[in-house]
Order: sequence, then structure tokens, then C-alpha cells
Amino acid sequence: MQERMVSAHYTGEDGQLESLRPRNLNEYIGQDQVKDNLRVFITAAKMRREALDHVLLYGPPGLGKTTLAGIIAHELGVQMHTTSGPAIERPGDLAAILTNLGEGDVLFIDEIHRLSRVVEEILYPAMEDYALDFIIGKGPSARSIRLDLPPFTLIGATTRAGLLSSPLRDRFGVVGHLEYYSQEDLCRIVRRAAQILQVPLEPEGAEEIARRSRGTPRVAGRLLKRVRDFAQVDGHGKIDREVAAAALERIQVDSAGLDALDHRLLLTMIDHFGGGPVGLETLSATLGEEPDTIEDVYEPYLLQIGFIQRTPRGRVVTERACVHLGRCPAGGRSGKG
Ligand SMILES: Nc1ncnc2c1ncn2[C@@H]1O[C@H](COP(=O)(O)OP(=O)(O)OP(=O)(O)O)[C@@H](O)[C@H]1O
Ligand SMILES: [Mg+2]
Repeated sequence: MQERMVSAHYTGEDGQLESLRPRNLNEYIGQDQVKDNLRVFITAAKMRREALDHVLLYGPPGLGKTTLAGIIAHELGVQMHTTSGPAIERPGDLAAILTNLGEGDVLFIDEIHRLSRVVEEILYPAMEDYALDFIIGKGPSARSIRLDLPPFTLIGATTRAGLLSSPLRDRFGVVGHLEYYSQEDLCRIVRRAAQILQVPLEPEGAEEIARRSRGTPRVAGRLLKRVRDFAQVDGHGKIDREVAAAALERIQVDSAGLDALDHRLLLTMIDHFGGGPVGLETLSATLGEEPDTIEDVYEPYLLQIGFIQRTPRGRVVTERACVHLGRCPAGGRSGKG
């Protein structure tokens, strides 16, 4: 798969956006419901001088799960230890991390759906009783010993909550579902980022960037940086609507935030499959992309903005997408939109 300007996934270049990460709940824009609940739970935990209950954050890539985990630790005034599901290979790895935690600390496990079963089993007593259970010896002389851990908060992040085993999911007391951001919130995010980067930005310029950011702060930050380049080289340094629109056309991000790959997917469905329904496997073979890539990378945003729908018989392109692209399936639509 080629690198996409509008990819919600982290790329190396995004490292430079680190300075844009909000540090506390007040700086974190949007996601009001999750934020308001967390504010209460954090305050209550601090009043009781207890560790905050374990938190599961889930939602599409680039919406601010890692950022929010950092903010929770910051608001609690504790240390955050970061790892990820695939990085913890053996139970011993996790035991080492857990025994290093300080009282009340946050352990952040990214991509928690990718923990192996054996590692997960270490986690259950750790989450429930703040304890590690070891089996020593083998056969009839084997015995189990228990090691106490300091109270801590596990924050798990995942883009695929459905892949979490139910015993693991049940052990999270707080579950925060992050949603795609509204145009209004994205505008605020773009304006805040421009301020930090010290880029002159007009309100209409911010709107234009926000509209094409696929509801995703990571994309918004990245588009802002590219538009800034065009504004500096071609324009007068200031980002207004014209400069933003022209720059985004140049990097092939259209008015709905779709790039060339989205166009290819939608046009293939329209031109080759009469708008659908078309099965995932067929689509995958035609486009030469893995089914997983189509499901995880292309589809979520297209579903979100109502450009495609999933039906039991496969995917269909909607009327709305046809209007946007100015293209309809020849001979009428075989699917409903
Ligand atoms: N609510 C927000 N307000 C302002 N900026 C935000 C917000 N949420 C995220 N960002 C910005 O978006 C970028 C991506 O956020 P983050 O890395 O936390 O996403 P993520 O959900 O952890 O993604 P992934 O699933 O890829 O791990 C960060 O650079 C951050 O500055
Ligand atoms: Mg993350």
C-alpha cells in the first residue's frame, strides 16, 4: 500500500507534530462525553487517593487515544509507562513491567487487542487484585505464589474493540469510545495547531482544511503542515481559503477529504460492479489490495460519511458518493443507496 496524505495511521513524519499534542483535558478539543466522564472519575479517584479504575479507549486511528492516555496520567499526577500488545511477547515481559510500576501509576498498553492469550492471563489478577500469580515447580510439587503489586491504572487503546476477549473487556471499569470529530471541533484543532506552529491562518482557511481532514485530528495536523508549505512558497505565507483549497487540490485531497485511492475504490465499484453490491474478496482482487486493508484503511471513513454501505450481499456505493464524484453506474444502479 502506498503512503497516503490522508492516512489516519501514524507515519514517521508525524513525529514532528508531537508539539501539537494537548497536555491536559482543557486543551483536548471535542469528545465531550468521554472527557466529561473522565473528569469526574479522575477527580473522584484523587479525592479518595485511589488508583483510577482501568480505562479502555477505542476508536479509529488518529483520533487521540494515545494523547488522551497521556492526559489522564498528567491529570492524575502520576507516571505513565507505555508499551503495546505486540511488544509484550512473554508473560515475563509483562511481569517485569508490572513490578516496576509505582503507586497509582498508569500503564498504557496500545493495540491491546494484540496481546497474546498467555500474557492476557497474567493481566487478569493484576487488574482485579493488583497481584501476580506464579506457578513454581512442576507436577505434584508445583505450587502457586502470589506477588502483590501497587494499585495502578491500566489504560488500553484499540482500534478494534470487537477483537478484545470478553474477560479482558469486562475488567475495564471505564470505557471511552472516541468518535470522528465534527467540522467545528476540527476547525478549533486546526486553529490551535496553527497558533502553536505560528502560521497565519484565516478562519476560512481553517474551515477548508478541517472539511478535508476526514474527521481526524492527525490528518488535520498533517494537512495544515502541507498547506503551510504551499502558502510559504507560492503565496504570501498566509493561509486563506484560496491558498488552502489550491494546496489541497495539488496534493490530491478533494473537497470531501478523499484522495486518489478512495476515488479508485469508489470508481471501481461504480464502473465495474454497477455500484454494488460487491463482495470484499472480489473488490480486493480487482483493486489488488488486501481485504484487511480495504476494511481497516479505506472503508471506515467512506462508511462514516455515507459514501458506501455494507449490506449482507456486499458493499454498495450510495447516491451521495455518485453525486460527489459526478459519476453514476451505467444502466442504473443494481444496489440501493
Ligand atoms: N482532541 C484533540 N485535540 C487536539 N489535538 C488532538 C486531539 N486528539 C488528537 N490530537 C492530535 O492528533 C494526533 C494524533 O493523536 P493520537 O496519536 O493520540 O491518536 P491515536 O488515537 O492514538 O492514534 P493511533 O490509533 O494511530 O494510535 C496528535 O498529534 C494530537 O496532537
Ligand atoms: Mg496511538
